[in-house]
Amino acid sequence: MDDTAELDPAVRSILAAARERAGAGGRDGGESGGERTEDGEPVDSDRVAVDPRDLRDAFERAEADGRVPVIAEVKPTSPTTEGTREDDPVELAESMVAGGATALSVLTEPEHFGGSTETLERVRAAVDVPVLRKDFVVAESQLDAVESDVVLLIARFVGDDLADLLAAARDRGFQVLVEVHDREELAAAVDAGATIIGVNNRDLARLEVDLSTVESVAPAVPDDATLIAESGIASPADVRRMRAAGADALLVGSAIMDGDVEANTRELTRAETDTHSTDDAPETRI
Ligand SMILES: O=C(O)c1ccccc1NCC(=O)[C@H](O)[C@H](O)COP(=O)(O)O
Repeated sequence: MDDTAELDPAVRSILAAARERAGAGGRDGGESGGERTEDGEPVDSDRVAVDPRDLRDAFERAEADGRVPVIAEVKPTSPTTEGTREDDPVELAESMVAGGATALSVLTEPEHFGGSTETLERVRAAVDVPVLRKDFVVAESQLDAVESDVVLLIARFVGDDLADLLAAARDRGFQVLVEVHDREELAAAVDAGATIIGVNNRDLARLEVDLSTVESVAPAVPDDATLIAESGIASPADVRRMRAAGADALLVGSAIMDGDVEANTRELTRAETDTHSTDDAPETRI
């Protein structure tokens, strides 16, 4: 898509970097990308083939266990976060799982989020829950950068390529989370065949967060799709609000990364069972 002029400068920069990585073979850090055909496509040996951990099954197990299905995000930094969390990502990931996280999201975007494909590999090897690769995939070649259980496609950024990228990702065995921000993008996602749909409360044009985004888009999500509410969820009250709007699961980064990761995760995953849980945002607790 070429609507980058409307975007926040940080997001423009993220997209430019993603396109550059895709042009360099889709490998993290702009490596050569391995052996390629004359047309520049990766040879078959470079194509990943994933045997994924099932995301929906994991959500069902969490529900049966009395936990709100939460995808906890290993997010060392971001354009809207101050500073960088330097802890070992594997330790953070293990703390999230200990706190009840149903799945993990791992940033692999290196320049703006402090992520890497190596981090994802290490985290996925250390846990037994499904792991989402969180990156800005705009070209098929990027899908071969690393194995994960789920990959993200952002409807706004892939535009007319959505159906092809969705098929290319599924061909490799990935489950695909298609992210939308409004009903128009949702219609495009459904037309393209998306079955796991994330509604991002963060407007990627201006980086503002508004939880009413999920409330306004969720009623149009097909009943048989899995709906994930993303971004800006900071307290048990926010969790309950997103669940009341119809979210099957939640994707939470900043509020979990800020402070005691295990305790923060536990508070959100127990938001529907812990009647005594505070409704304060985790960062306001002592
Ligand atoms: O989080 C950012 O600052 C950001 C900036 C530019 C583009 C995307 C960004 N975030 C992507 C995400 O979707 C979030 O990391 C994810 O939904 C978790 O959000 P949160 O719980 O608000 O950290």
